Amino acid sequence: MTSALPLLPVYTGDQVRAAERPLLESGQGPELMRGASWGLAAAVLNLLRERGAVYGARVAGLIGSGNNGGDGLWALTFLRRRGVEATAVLARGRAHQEALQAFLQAGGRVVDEIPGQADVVIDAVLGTGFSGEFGAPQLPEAAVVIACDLPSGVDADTGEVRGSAPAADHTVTFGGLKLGLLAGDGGHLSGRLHTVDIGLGDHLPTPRAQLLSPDWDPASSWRPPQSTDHKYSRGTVHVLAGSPQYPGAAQLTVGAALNTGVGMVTLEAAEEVRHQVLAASPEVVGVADGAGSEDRLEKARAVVVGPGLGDQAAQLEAASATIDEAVRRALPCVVDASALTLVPELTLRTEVLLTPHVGEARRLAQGLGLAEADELLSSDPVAAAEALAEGTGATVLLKGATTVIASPGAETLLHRAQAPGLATAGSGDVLSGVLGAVLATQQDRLTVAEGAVLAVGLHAQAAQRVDPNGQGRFGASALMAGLRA
Ligand SMILES: NC(=O)C1=CN([C@@H]2O[C@H](COP(=O)(O)OP(=O)(O)OC[C@H]3O[C@@H](n4cnc5c(N)ncnc54)[C@H](OP(=O)(O)O)[C@@H]3O)[C@@H](O)[C@H]2O)[C@@H](O)CC1
Ligand SMILES: Nc1ncnc2c1ncn2[C@@H]1O[C@H](COP(=O)(O)OP(=O)(O)O)[C@@H](O)[C@H]1O
Repeated sequence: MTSALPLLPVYTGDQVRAAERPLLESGQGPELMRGASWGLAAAVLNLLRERGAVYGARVAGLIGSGNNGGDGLWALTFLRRRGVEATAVLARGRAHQEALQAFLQAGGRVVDEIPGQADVVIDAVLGTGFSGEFGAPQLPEAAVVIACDLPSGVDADTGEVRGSAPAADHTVTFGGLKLGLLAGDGGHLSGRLHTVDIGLGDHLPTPRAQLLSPDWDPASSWRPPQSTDHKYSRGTVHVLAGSPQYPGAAQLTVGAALNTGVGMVTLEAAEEVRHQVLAASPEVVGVADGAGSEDRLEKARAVVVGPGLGDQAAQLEAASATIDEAVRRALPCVVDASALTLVPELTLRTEVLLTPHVGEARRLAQGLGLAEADELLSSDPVAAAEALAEGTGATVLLKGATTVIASPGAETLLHRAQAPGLATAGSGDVLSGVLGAVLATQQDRLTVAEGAVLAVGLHAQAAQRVDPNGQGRFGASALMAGLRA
């Protein structure tokens, strides 16, 4: 099925290397390297133009002994021909022969250390051929760091850093986006991503995952209400959230659902929680918790269970009954926070969306006896989310700076938020509300996983709206309010 969302293919390093192989075998290696290194040089030129003059700018390269270093040296050669002062440190004392020769002929200089006054440093020690461990050198603080293909020390397949890796402000990657630039620590170190097409075309296989395009406005995909709509046709979200200990979580979840845009929100919670929430949001329809009546989901198009529920047995029992009922009705059902502890006892299906952060995912894996998923959470979060999805039969949304959405038998979807201010208490409760609203109103045209990635995009967009300079000076209430365009 073609998705209604703009998704970019993401490959492992091995997939890109395999796609290059037939071209290398037919003698096109130099063309590939020229395409890659020219793309890298063009990105550096753009950056230098933004900062001032190209002529006389100082660009230094940290150069490895393989083709990644060759790309770096050719890029420095092109830059040198534009009047850039180009220097190179040979990390292993040797380098790609032709590239080194061209660099020296163009007037580039090999030096022992990256000059302290460098404007730009190109990290071209290691790319997809990385093995073993890497020790990242100290780079001048004022320099803009541009990684060639991927930051050295990052595993292109998983994002795992073995040893240490220099943080890049930008990464210029070749042939296709690599998973290691998005997942795990690689996602924190790769900076802004630029992909250079080096003509791998049909040689590229089915991608390992799909990334929601960072250049796209998620609000543009929101289907607004029509004049023919009434409140039930727009979609009702049933929320079971909050407890006397955490009433605020219920408020954040229902407020986020309302601000995202739904026909109705019903809240199943303890009486005092309902009173507090209704005082702030009188449009919410309260339902006594643990009512046990099967018709409370009669009008629901999506269900959200868990935010702020706490660990009281009665509330967890009500949560379990609601999830069971949602599963029976094949309703999309978001399961968050302490409701995740119920999962080992439940029979789930792909319409159920489990939304753990890494700590909750770890506990979930342990509770299910999925030792491999538990282990993968440290080294390969994408594979970990996929193992949890396979192990539960549910769709899994693993939260983080890069969110991973894995669903049994479907493509894994990724979203990378450039909004670290989202790391604030209650922001997950807000996400649950957005998820509920999107799944209730957009389900005719999006799968649960696609709806989930759209919701994550809207959540991150709200953060950017309330905090455009990324200062992190906002709480979850402001985020909830920021959902309204
Ligand atoms: N293939 C192509 O046609 C195209 C590839 N392209 C580019 O090539 C890159 C892949 O190049 P690659 O295969 O040469 O591997 P690469 O990342 O340079 O690393 C291997 C080198 O590093 C060394 N080394 C290894 N581990 C190390 C460590 N821990 N610490 C230190 N050194 C270590 C290892 O040395 P050795 O251990 O073998 O002595 C070897 O020399 C790819 O990312 C892209 O940039 C583009 O030009 C497009 C066309
Ligand atoms: N460093 C980060 N960058 C971007 N988004 C983040 C970061 N850390 C957390 N988030 C997002 O913030 C939300 C936090 O959710 P969660 O941990 O459940 O919070 P809480 O339980 O306090 O409500 C998730 O959507 C997560 O993806």
